[in-house]
Amino acid sequence: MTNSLTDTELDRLLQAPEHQDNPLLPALKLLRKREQAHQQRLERLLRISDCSDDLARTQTHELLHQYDKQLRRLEKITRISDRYQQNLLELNEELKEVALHDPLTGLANRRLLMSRLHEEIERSRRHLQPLSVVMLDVDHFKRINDVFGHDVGDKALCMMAKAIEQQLREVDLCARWGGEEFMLLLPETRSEQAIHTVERVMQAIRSLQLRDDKTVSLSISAGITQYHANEAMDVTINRADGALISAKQNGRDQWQWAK
Ligand SMILES: Nc1nc2c(ncn2[C@@H]2O[C@H](COP(=O)(O)OP(=O)(O)OP(=O)(O)O)[C@@H](O)[C@H]2O)c(=O)[nH]1
Repeated sequence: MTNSLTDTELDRLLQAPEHQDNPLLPALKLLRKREQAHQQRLERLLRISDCSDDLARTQTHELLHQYDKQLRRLEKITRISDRYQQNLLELNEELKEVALHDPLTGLANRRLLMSRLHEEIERSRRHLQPLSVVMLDVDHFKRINDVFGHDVGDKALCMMAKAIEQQLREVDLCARWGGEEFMLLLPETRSEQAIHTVERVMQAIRSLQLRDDKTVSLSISAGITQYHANEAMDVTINRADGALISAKQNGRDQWQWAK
């Protein structure tokens, strides 16, 4: 009966006039009071627990939201930093390209040439392979500038640079040595092969057509030599230059070979 008794029924029984003389009534009322206090405490605890559950849920939600926001911000910063790094890499490549190439013709400049010459000399020493060096100089180039203007002179230099490169192998290097001077590095190339290459280059230059009216003929003179084991770079270059001067003195549009 106690199990199924509701609180209202219990209170009604404790208040019923027919039980007021019951000697156990005061004890029962005390017990009922304690039970009610107990119940109230329990309900309060449950309410507090519910509140802290709600609070925890709200805080978790807020934290997740903040975390998401930070993550998105981080992704954005990473994307910007990646793009920035990529730009720097590209800029670096462009700077390298500019620092090592001639802006007019796009050929290797003197700095790149000297570095390649150094490498090729080392390779030639190690593998006992011949290395040919050729100095080229356009004939009477001043006249082209004087008669047709500097722009036409520039165009001629670009056309010649392209024509020379077309006659070379992938491993060869053509650099702009100075104004209208070019230098060729021909690795693993004996003198006879170098002479053959230079003759092809000279023919290609003669075939160029600078103007439609064909009033300009282009030609080039060349000094050819080979690197001698253990000599300094300058000695090889000066020998090629000496051969070039001879070619000019002998009437131009020709090559000279220096032993
Ligand atoms: N258009 C143009 N001309 C240049 C450039 N660099 C050098 N020159 C010109 O090249 C000419 C070289 O003249 P010179 O050294 O007298 O030689 P050259 O007229 O070719 O005569 P030879 O070499 O003796 O056959 C000069 O007029 C320079 O101004 C350039 O980048 N563009």
